[in-house]
Amino acid sequence: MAVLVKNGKIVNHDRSFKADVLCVDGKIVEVGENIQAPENCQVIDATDRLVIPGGIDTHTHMQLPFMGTYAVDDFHTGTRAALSGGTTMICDFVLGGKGTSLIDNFKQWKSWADPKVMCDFTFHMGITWWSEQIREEMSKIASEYGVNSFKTFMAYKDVFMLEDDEMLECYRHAAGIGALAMVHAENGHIIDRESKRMVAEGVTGPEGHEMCRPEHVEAEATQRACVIADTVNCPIYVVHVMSKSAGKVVSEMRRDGKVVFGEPIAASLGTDGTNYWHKCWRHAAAHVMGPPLRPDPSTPKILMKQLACGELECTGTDNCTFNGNQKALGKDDFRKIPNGVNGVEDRMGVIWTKGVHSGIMDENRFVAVTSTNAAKVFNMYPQKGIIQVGSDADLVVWNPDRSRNISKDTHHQAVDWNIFEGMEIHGIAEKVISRGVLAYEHDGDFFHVEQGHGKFVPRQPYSEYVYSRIRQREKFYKPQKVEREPYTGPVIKLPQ
Ligand SMILES: NC(=O)NCCC(=O)O
Ligand SMILES: [Zn+2]
Repeated sequence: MAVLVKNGKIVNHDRSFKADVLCVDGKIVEVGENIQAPENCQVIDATDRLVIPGGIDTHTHMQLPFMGTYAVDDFHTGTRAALSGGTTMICDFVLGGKGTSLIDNFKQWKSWADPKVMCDFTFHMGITWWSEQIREEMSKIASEYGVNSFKTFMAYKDVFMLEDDEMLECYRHAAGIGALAMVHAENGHIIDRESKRMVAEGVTGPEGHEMCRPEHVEAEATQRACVIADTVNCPIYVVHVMSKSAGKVVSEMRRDGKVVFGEPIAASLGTDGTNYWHKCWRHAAAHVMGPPLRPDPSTPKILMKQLACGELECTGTDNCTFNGNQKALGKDDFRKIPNGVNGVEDRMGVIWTKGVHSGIMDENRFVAVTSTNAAKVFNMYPQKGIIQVGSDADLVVWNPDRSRNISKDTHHQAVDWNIFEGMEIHGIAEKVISRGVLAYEHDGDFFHVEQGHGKFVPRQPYSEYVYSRIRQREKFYKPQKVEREPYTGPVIKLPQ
C-alpha cells in the first residue's frame, strides 16, 4: 500500500522545502510538488506541519539483564514508546558478561528483539573482556552479522570494565576491520574505591552515587579513551556525555583533529543531578545512572549548545529503565541501585523543546542531531536519516505548534517513573510512518503496527563519514625510522 504525505515542509539536515512525499513498499519513491496519489493510496495531510526523517535513538538497553535484574522496558514496550515520540529506529546494545561469546550474545539479543520490535533496530556490541576469541569474533560480527560498532567500558569494575591495554588492543583491531569504537568513559578504579569510602562514611543514599564519581572522573576517562583510540588511529564515539567537563574534552579533541564523536542523551539535555539530593528516596533513586546526571544546573544548556554548534554529534537516551521495586534493591546502599533512566519516548520532544523552541538550534540541526548524523556515523546513510528518493520511508509529521505534558501516568513506557515528569513539551509527533506504513497517530493514540513490524538493519564497516579522515591520517601513524650511523662509543655495564 502506498502512502502520500501532502503539503508538508520537508526538513532535512541541510535544507527545508515544501513538497509531497510518496512512499511505496517501504521506500520513498518520489519527493516533489503536487504528486498525484496512485490507487489504494493513503493520503496524509501535512499542511502547516514539518515532515522530518524518523528519529534514530543511538543508545538503548531494552530488557537488559543488569545488576541482578532486567530493564523493565523490553523490545516491545520500548519500541512502541519510541514510535509514539517520533523515533523510528533504535540502536540497542548487545551486552554479555565476561567470558561470553559475541556471536552467542548477538543471537540471544536478536531472538529477543525480532518478535517484539515495532520499529527498526540495529545493534552495537559490548566488549566486556578481551581475548583472541573476542578479536576473532569482532571480525566475524563486522563482516557477517552487520554490526560495525563496539562499546568498551572503563567503569563497572569486575563486570564490564576493560583495562587501558585491553582497550588499546580492542581499538587497534576495531580500526583494522573498519569499525567504530564506543566508550563508556568513567574511571572505574576511582569509582570502586570512592564508592566504598562513601558507604563506610555513612553516605548510603543516591547522592553518594554522584559524589563518588564527580564530573572530572568522567572527563579524565573521556580524555584517556580518546588518547588510546588516537594512538591506534581508531575513530571513537563517546556514549552518554553527561557533564560539561566531558563535553569540553570531546570538543578539544575534535579541535585537535582527532576523530571523536560525542553523544549527549535526553537525560543530560533535559534534567540534572540536583535530583540526587531530593528528600524522597524514590525520586532520587529514579535518576541513578552512570555516568550520573550532574548537579551543576547549567549542564543541559551547555551540552545543547555544543550539539547546536557541532561539538557534539548525535543524541541517544541510554534508555535502561527499572521500576521502583527494582531500584529499591539499593535502598540501604546506593551501589546496588540498578543504573538507568528513561528517554526513548521523550528524546525528540525534549530536544525540540530545549533546543529548537528555546532558540539554541534550528530545525535542520534538530534533524541532524536526532537522525542524520547517527545514520552517517553508523553507516546507514542515505538508507536512513534523510527524506529523498530511495531512502527508507521513515517519516514523522511534526507539529511544532502543539504541546503536551510528560507524565508517567500517560507515557507508553512500561516503567513506573519518568525523569521528565511535568515537563511541558513543545513539538508533537502527530503521525509516524515506519518503513512506509502509518505506524502511529498521536490523536486517538493509535498504533497501527504489531509487534514484529520492525526489522534488523545490518550495517557495513568503513562508514565513509568516519573513515575518510582515518584513511587520510594513516600516513602519520607509520613509525618513521631515522637512518643514522650506529653508535660506537663506550657503554656502561649494569650490575647483574
Ligand atoms: N547507563 C546506565 O546507567 N545504564 C546502562 C548501562 C550503561 O550504559 O552504562
Ligand atoms: Zn554506559
